[in-house]
Amino acid sequence: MTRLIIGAMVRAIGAYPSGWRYPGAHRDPRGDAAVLRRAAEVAEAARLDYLFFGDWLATGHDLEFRDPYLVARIDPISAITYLAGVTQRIGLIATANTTYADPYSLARSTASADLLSGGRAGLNLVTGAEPRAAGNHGRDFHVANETRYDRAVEFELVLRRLWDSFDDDAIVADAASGVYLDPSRLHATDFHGAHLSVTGPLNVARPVQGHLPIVHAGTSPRSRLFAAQSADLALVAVSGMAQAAVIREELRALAFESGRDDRTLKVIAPVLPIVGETREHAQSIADELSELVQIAEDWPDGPPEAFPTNRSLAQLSTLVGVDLTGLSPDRAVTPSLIAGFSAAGQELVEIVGERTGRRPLGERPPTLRHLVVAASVNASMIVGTAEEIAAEFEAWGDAGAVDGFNVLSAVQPAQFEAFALGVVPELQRRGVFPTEYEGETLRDHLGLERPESVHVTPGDLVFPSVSRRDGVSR
Ligand SMILES: Cc1cc2nc3c(=O)[nH]c(=O)nc-3n(C[C@H](O)[C@H](O)[C@H](O)COP(=O)(O)O)c2cc1C
Repeated sequence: MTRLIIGAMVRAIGAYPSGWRYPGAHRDPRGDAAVLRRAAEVAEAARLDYLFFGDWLATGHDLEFRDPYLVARIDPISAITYLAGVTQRIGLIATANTTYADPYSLARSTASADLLSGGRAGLNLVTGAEPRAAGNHGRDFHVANETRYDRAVEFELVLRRLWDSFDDDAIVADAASGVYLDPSRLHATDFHGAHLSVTGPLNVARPVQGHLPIVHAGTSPRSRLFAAQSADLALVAVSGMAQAAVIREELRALAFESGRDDRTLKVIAPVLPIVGETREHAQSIADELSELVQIAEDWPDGPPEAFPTNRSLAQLSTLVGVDLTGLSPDRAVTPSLIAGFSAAGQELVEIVGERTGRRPLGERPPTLRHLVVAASVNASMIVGTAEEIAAEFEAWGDAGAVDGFNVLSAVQPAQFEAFALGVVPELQRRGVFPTEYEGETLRDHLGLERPESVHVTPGDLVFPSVSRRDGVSR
């Protein structure tokens, strides 16, 4: 039996494109503080391992038609620092972009978050896929994948050196002798690479966890290598259990080849459950959410040129191999219409059937809109009761496909709470998820050791010896 790692990927206005439109949903980011706090309290009461906050370094009107949660949201380090003060046990993971972040500032804010939370902070390092981030950070263009990862590799090394600036016992704080700091235990960073140059040391004490657990989320071959060599958790995008198993195997093999214990790399899949009291109830929620998604045909004059969208009948036509442009999105998908569909098109009709209960031969056939939406929502969705969703999680774990899940919630707070209060107890009943927090830190929750300082050899003193007023030479 596998002990799963379960975290929640928090998107305050919901992770489904139309989640914010669902009745009762949170939709105004000016109220995010209360929503995040409530989510943290509910998640902690359910004993989730961590809350996870993604990031995106630009905004624009187009994002409304792609991923509305990206339009306006709280900076992730601010979010975890805020939540550190209103929670006691749950881990708190923030995303940062190594292409644009400044390593000294990031080491400082994350070490601070770890100290403020008593060792519950984690850091998701991404290299970013949004070209507009360049203009927001004084760069001429978004550099290529290889260069981004070359910098990410340096970034991770620098972060660890900065976090290790102070040995654990560097601050002596001996009131009797007046000695505050043992300078032999404060280390220069002195990193000078092709992309980064940092003198150090960091002006924050060593994090409670030594190094914050590092997550990496990405898809490219370089991303896989980076995760295998540098991350504790690899967050992967998968279409289902079989693909997850292949990717986990590949990542663990790469980790082993890199000379590390491959069991220390945990592979986590994002998943979007739709939880209902019955299967039909869950399908009706998924159905309503599908109907609320805006697609290109909903614009009176078509989508603005500048807004590339994969939510259109044109895109669907390419996928299914039949020209559907010009038809109404609300046109029923009948057996005669799908007769000429490609295998991928037929599969899409099946997926819509599983998610929404709508079948071409049923009383309520799906519409073209349902197909457009299913083709464009790339999260792995599981629609069903708490028992069904927990059984699916357990099956993924038992098959060795994942070490755990990052759970997305379509609607805040309703679906988030349906998961925490319904699915989590069911996972606990099945024995695949603990009922109590045992350790104190996020590393404890993830089963990760606390690392030694990278400064294994003494002698790289930062400051020259000074004679103290009390005559003690150090
Ligand atoms: C599950 C998952 C979550 C991700 N979350 C973020 C995020 O919050 N912010 C971000 O800038 N990029 C995020 N990414 C994007 C990756 O960092 C990456 O930049 C993108 O996938 C481009 O591919 P590559 O970096 O693998 O080459 C995520 C990727 C995956 C697979």
